[in-house]
Amino acid sequence: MTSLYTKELEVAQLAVQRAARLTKRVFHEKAKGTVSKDDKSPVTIGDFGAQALIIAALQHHFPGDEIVAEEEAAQLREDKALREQIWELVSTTKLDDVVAERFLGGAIESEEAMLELIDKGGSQGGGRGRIWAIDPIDGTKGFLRGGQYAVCLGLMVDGDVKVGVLGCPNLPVDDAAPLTADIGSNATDEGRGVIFSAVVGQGATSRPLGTGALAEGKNISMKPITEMSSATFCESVESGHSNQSDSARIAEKLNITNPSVRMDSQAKYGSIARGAGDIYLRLPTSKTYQEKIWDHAAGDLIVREAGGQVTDTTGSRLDFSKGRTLAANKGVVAAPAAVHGQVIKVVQEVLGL
Ligand SMILES: Nc1ncnc2c1ncn2[C@@H]1O[C@H](COP(=O)(O)O)[C@@H](OP(=O)(O)O)[C@H]1O
Ligand SMILES: [Mg+2]
Ligand SMILES: [Mg+2]
Ligand SMILES: [Mg+2]
Repeated sequence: MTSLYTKELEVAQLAVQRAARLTKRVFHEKAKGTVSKDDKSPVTIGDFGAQALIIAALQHHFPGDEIVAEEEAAQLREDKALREQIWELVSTTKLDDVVAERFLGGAIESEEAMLELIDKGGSQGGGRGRIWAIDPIDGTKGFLRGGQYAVCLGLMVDGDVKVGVLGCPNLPVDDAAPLTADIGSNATDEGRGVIFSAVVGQGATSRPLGTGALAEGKNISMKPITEMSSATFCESVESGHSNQSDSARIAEKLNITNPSVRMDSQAKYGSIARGAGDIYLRLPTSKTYQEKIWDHAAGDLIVREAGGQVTDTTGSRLDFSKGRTLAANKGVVAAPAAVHGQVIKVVQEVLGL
């Protein structure tokens, strides 16, 4: 029997690899073309450019699929200078393997076609049919700070994530490298850049993030926790995204003595999936915020396929069928399946749930 989603996985990984070439170019520039969105959060020319390149590849292979993507082109239609900067990047970023680049459909035709592609990500999502979720740069604040970020792509079918890919240009290639928050100032790309992938029922893998054809992948799995006291947990750098005083109280109650590792983006999901860390806590900072599906789709599947359990703070699975947000969930608790119940119990004690 041929495996399911083989083509989707290949397209997704190559599309992420190509988009990451673009984000890396922007990462190494001082001027990242940052503009403010309506909710005051930042977006850069890297976010827009990566979204255009990913959607171009998806449209080439799966023109009937819907797409939920974070960014939209409205601001670019009004700002010629910004639009031209993005077009310059998008029209010159290719995979350096001719076959792989042709497989993705090659270059986008024109600046106008680029804007139209960006706006193909406006689907309302939901629980029916094939829907891709794209976060072209997750952790934009980390990206601007010179920290961790991720290029994220997931395929949902009837509300369940079936394929997940995370490109993490600033994480170590080595799955066994210790978990650190900082990539170090003056760091080069040497030894860094990894793609995490998973297909439902087929396990999770990591492979070096390359520049052309895909590198060989290796199976990854979460580290079994033998002593909770020696576990490491990760959380957001941004205290506005996850409540860091609640997480400190949870860690204390679990007798965890290691300090939390703070890193931006879904790099947290990838890191625990390969056993570099153990637990990921994302604790609500407000009653009203709804998590976005593109911030979790790929990571949720990758961690579950690596032997983890991912729920919200009430212990329910993340429900991707509700639209563009995880409207039915609050926060995220990801841990090895064997200890997830123990972690949830303490999360609920501390949050008073
Ligand atoms: N109040 C809030 N609570 C939780 N997440 C938030 C938030 N405000 C913004 N975010 C999300 O947090 C993401 C980054 O996650 P992290 O904190 O793990 O790095 C952002 O993704 P983008 O950077 O793609 O916009 C954004 O969608
Ligand atoms: Mg954003
Ligand atoms: Mg995001
Ligand atoms: Mg983003």
